[in-house]
Amino acid sequence: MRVYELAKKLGMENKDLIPELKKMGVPVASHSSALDDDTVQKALDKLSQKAKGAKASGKASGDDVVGKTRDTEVKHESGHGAKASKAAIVEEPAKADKRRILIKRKKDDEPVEASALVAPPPSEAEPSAVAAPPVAHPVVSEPPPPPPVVLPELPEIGTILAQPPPAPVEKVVVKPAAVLPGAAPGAVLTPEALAAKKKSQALEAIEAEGLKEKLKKAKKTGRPKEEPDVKHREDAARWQDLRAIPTVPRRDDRSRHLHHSAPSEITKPRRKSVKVTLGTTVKEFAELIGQRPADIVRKLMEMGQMLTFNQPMNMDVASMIAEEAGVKVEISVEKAGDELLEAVVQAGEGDERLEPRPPVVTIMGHVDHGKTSLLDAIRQTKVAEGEAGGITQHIGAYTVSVHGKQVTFLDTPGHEAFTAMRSRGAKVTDIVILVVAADDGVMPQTIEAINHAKAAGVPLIVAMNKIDKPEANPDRVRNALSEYGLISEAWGGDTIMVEVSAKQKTGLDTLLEMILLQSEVLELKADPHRQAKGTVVEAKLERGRGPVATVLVQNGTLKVGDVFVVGTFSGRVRALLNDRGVKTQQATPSIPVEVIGLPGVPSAGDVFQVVSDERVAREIADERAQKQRSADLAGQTKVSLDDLFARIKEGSAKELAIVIKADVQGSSEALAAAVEKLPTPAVRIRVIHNGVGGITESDVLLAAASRAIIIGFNVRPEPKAANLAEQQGVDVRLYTIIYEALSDIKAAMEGLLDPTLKERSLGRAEVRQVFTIPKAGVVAGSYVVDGTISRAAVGVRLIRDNVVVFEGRLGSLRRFKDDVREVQQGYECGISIENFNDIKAGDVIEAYTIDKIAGKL
Ligand SMILES: Nc1nc2c(ncn2[C@@H]2O[C@H](COP(=O)(O)OP(=O)(O)OP(=O)(O)O)[C@@H](O)[C@H]2O)c(=O)[nH]1
Repeated sequence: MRVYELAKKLGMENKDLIPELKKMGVPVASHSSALDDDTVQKALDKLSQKAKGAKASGKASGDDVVGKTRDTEVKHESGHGAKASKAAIVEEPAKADKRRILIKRKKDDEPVEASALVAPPPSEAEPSAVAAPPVAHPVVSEPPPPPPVVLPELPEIGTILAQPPPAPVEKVVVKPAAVLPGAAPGAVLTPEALAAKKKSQALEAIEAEGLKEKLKKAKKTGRPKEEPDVKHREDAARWQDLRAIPTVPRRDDRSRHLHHSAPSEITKPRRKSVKVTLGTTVKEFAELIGQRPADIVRKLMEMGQMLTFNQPMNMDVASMIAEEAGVKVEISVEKAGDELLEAVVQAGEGDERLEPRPPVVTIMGHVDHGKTSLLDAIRQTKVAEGEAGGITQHIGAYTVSVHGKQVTFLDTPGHEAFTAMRSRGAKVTDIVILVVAADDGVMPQTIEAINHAKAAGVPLIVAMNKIDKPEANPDRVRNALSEYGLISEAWGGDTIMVEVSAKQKTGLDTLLEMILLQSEVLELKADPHRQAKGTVVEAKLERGRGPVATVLVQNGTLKVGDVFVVGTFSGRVRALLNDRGVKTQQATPSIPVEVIGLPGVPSAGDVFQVVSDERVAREIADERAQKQRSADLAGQTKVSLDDLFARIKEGSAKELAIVIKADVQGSSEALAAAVEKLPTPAVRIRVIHNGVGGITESDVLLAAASRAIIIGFNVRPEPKAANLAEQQGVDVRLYTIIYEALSDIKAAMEGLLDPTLKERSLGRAEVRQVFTIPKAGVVAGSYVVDGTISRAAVGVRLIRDNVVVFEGRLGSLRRFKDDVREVQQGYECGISIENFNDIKAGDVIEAYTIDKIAGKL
């Protein structure tokens, strides 16, 4: 047993007990010195006698139910003259409350001891506590305390002060639900009682605050300095326990207080142990351990740390300060990685001072419609204009100046790059320029681009390119675009359409002016005064320079020397180069810069965030790396028909986004229309894209970015797309009957989707040559490109240009002249399909099986 435990048992203060023990010849150094059983027994015999002798009165009612331990405690109460007088001003009901608090705390602290004690029947409840009118005293206005049951130790103020560990004051409030049967009628919280309770709480805080200050002063003068550890613990305990002591004796005083004093700054109660998360700010930390933020700042200063209220605490320092205050700190990893980043960033943010920023533009359009030519034309005319040496450096984005205003172009044309970025959560583009060749018109990728831009909610400006060509027909383009909801301003719509020629460099100024006009409408703003946040638009490993990343600053100002986190890396900016390869000291919002000083190559779309603390940056990056390793990242965005119902129920799914791909236009449109018409009260169905042909990587990216599922009708995913879907957790559903697709969606919404049967592809073979063999029919000389082609396959399908041409059973499978059971990837074989001869070189034969999956309970 330790000295402080014995002191507790005896109801004495450590400082009183230690000399007593020394007198008995027991060598004790501090309150935490260990005592053997003999000594404990001796001390108990001697000192409890002494305590008994010294104390005869002042015991609280309800003693009859209290055991020996409490006896000693109670008797000890009045053993301290000064403290006894203090106790005298405490009204009886208040005592009851305090006792209740202490009981509960005891329970929390020492569950074993507490549980060993027997609760008396409710009728034995302490009369004073029961009889107390609910509004007579603030504390009594709370639900009535349980009878004075578990009272192993009931120290009076003096004893309380010596309690080493602080008590969780708020925790001890007994909720109405906990009221024991037979408790006082005042237990029911009437509105008045409730008001009184509130008052009492505020008052308690005020009183505790006042007392705390007094105690602090007293402590400064009266305390010997040689026991810092004990002192801190006792102080903490004192502060805390005083909060629990109702010291307002008279109603009048109380109301005066309430009218004139504001509640204390301390909003949260002290607890024995607190959970501190990485990134917890000074203010939050102060609240957690129940101290004033200013006091924490002062302590930090003493420790050589200059922090403001909103800056994150260093965890080691936090532990030290908390320990001083007698609070144990548990460093929680709850806020880690991105949550921590968010907390740190938020903590560092002051008032927003928004200023206009340049627009960021991405160019999209069908193949060969002139995206690259347009980007080059703008760069050449605008960037090269004022530059003697022309463009010296090519980075993933560039900025041009138009009438003194800047426009930033991302140098990765095409909607795939755009959506790939978006699927990583990066929203970089403000305006999309849709390039449509005026001679060619609206093409499949034009439509894809429109849908990708729409899904991202980014406004479009149409650049009708190749206007110089004699066969150019802009009206035809306008007409075609109007079918997709893009109606030209000239025709009364709201889509800006500009005729340009990238080749002859005409119309470029108008296009740029329109971009500026659109950006004005969008009121693009950012705050250049804060720590920078941007997105990586391109990253590579360069010989001699190491990893370099083109970062588009989106908010704040990025400066040389800044500490950052990007993807799974953290570091410090060693140098910044602008889009012309010139060294620069800083980059403001919407300005792309090349960053040097990265420890590795991040991915395009990664967020680049500046943080103030290098250690926090490292922690965040490490956490992310770990997360990535455990592949959590992929699972996060997953949306599937299987768990749709569960999501609807938990309220996280309000909308089901669908990408439809079909073998023919008619089917894709029919399916889209039918799906959108499904009666679905719980969620809204939105077809974000429907098109013709196999499922491509672009489709999967779009689905991943929009948390959509993909429905393929008579089509298959390209192998790369299938892998990507697997990686990204995109649910790809393949059907050959429209009705089945519809009924699956319906069933999924009602939670009735049968998840027991699932198709699994076994392998794919590419048809290299086709032979017609008498009797055997058509045999496809094939090469297995992935997986295995096996006789065990339930079925095979013939795919031509990612469209399912035929579905049936495997006829024969041979290597050379022998029938074989299976052929693995990388081998050639001869395959025939039952009842099907229309096989052509270039076709793909896919073998699949159906897995039975155990139904979820
Ligand atoms: N006559 C004429 N030809 C143009 C114009 N713009 C581009 N072209 C031509 O169109 C072809 C395709 O241009 P690109 O800029 O490569 O088109 P893209 O959209 O970037 O093509 P991908 O990168 O393959 O998607 C090139 O041969 C260009 O010379 C134009 O305004 N007028």
